Amino acid sequence: MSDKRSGYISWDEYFMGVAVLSGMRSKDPHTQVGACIVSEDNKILSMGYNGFPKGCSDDEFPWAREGEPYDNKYFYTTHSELNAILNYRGGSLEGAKLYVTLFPCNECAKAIIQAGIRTIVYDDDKYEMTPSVMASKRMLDAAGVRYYRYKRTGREIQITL
Ligand SMILES: Nc1ccn([C@H]2C[C@H](O)[C@@H](COP(=O)(O)O)O2)c(=O)n1
Ligand SMILES: [Zn+2]
Repeated sequence: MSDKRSGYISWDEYFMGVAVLSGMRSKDPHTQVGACIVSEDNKILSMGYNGFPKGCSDDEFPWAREGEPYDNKYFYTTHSELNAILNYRGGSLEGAKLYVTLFPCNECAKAIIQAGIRTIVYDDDKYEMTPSVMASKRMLDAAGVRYYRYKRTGREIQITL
């Protein structure tokens, strides 16, 4: 009986890879974010990326980062984490794990907590010093939601199909 193959990717590499792939659908010219929600027994439950809601055209709504709030993207973009939660058509997300390429903001932290997600695996945390992310961590800590940074292996695959 031959021994099993070695060098296969870990669950974290697999699901973070799915999150990265999801983010490749984002039309945001500055920051593309992807998310993947997984059950406690490692089944993929949902995926999402940052973008405008259904019916809000990527070619008509603003992708600007500056200017009046009504004329920049922040009022309009649905974050990848919220999209992944809303895309889930099953029952409960209680106890699920969220893989996301960028640390959740305070608004997404509320949705994550209320959805019952218990663990967050994140890759980038470039906004860690912002009040939004500091408030996010404050709520996640209070709610007992665990989060840890994805440990890059250096052999991350470059997905070019
Ligand atoms: N955890 C996050 C943080 C941000 N987003 C989205 C919201 C915007 O579309 C974009 C951030 O834009 P930037 O301020 O970097 O130009 O990423 C998200 O989906 N999840
Ligand atoms: Zn958010």
